[in-house]
Amino acid sequence: MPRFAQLVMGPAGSGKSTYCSTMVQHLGTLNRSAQVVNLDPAAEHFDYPVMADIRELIQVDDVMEDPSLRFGPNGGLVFCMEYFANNFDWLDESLGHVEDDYILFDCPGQIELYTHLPVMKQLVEQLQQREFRVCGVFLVDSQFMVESFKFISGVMAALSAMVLLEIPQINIMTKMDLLSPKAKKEIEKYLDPDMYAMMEDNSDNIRSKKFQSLTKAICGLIDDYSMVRFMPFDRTDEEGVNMVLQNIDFSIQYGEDLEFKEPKVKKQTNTTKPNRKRSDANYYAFIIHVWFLQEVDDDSGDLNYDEAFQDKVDS
Ligand SMILES: Nc1nc2c(ncn2[C@@H]2O[C@H](COP(=O)(O)OP(=O)(O)OP(=O)(O)O)[C@@H](O)[C@H]2O)c(=O)[nH]1
Ligand SMILES: [Mg+2]
Repeated sequence: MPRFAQLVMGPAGSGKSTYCSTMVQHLGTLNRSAQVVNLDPAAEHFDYPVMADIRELIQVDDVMEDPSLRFGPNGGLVFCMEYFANNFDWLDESLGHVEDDYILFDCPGQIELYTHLPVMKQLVEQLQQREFRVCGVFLVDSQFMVESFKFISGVMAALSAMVLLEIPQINIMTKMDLLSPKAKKEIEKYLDPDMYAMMEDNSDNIRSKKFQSLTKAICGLIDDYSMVRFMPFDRTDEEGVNMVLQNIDFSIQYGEDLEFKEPKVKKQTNTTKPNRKRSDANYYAFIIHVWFLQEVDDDSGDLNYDEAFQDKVDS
C-alpha cells in the first residue's frame, strides 16, 4: 500500500506553516486523516498539531551556541538539515508505519536547500524507499509576484526545486487574500504566464544587450516546455484550497484504488492564451503525472500531450 507525502517548500515567510495548517484542517473537514511533520529546526510558531518535530532531534540555537561550531543562523540551519540527513532513523521512529499515511512536511525557508544542497533530494529518496509517493508543493508569496522580473525570479526558484528533486511539483501563489481586486486581476496573467509576452513588455528596461538575450533565452525555455505554472492559494477560499488539494492528489494518484475523481476546474478568466486546454489545471497535473510516473511511454520523442490527455479524460 503506498503512502503519500506533500513536501511543503518555498522561500522564508512564503506561508508554508500556514499552508500546512490550512490544508490539514481542510483534510479534516473531508474526513481524511493527515499529519504534519515540522522539519524546520528554527521554527517558532505554527498552529497545527505535529506528528514529529525536528527540534526534538536538533535545534538551531544549540548549534549556534556550540563553541566548537560557531555557526550563524543560516549556517546553523544548513548544519541541522545535514545532521537530519545523516539521522533518518529518527524520522522512521517518528513516522512508524500506518497504511495509507498522508503526511505534510513543513520544510525550512532557506532557499539553498532547494537550489544546490543535496539534503532535500536525500529526504525524497528516503521517503520513496519507504513507499511514499511525494509531491513537492512550492510556495511563493503573491505580494512579491506582481512585477515581471520578480516573477521570473520566483519561477527560477520553483524550477530549481523541480529540477533538483525530480518529483511532481505543484507551484502555489500564497496570500491571495491580501491582494486588492485590481492586483488580483493583474496577477492572473502570472498564473499561466506567457513568458515571451512578458519579456517583450519589459525588454526596454534592460539596457545590456547580453543580459537581454540571456533573459530572453530563460523566458523562452520556460515557455517552450510549459514548465512552471502557479495555482492561486487563498486560505479563506475553501473551494480554491480544495482545488489545490485535488491537483496534488492527482499528481501522486492518491486514492487510485478508490473511485477516480477528476480535479474540479475553476472557470478561468484569463483570456491571454488562445489554447484553453493548455491553461487547464487538469492538463497541468496530467503532464506532471506523465513526466514523473512515466505512465505514457515517450521514447518516440513525439508524445502528443493533448491527445494523451484527451484519452485519459475519455477513459
Ligand atoms: N493574510 C494571509 N497571511 C498569511 C497567509 N499565509 C501566511 N500568512 C502570514 O505570513 C506570515 C508568515 O507565514 P508562515 O506560514 O509562518 O510562513 P513560513 O513560510 O512558514 O515562514 P518560515 O517558516 O519562517 O520560512 C505569518 O504572519 C502568516 O500569518 C495567507 O494566506 N494569508
Ligand atoms: Mg514555517
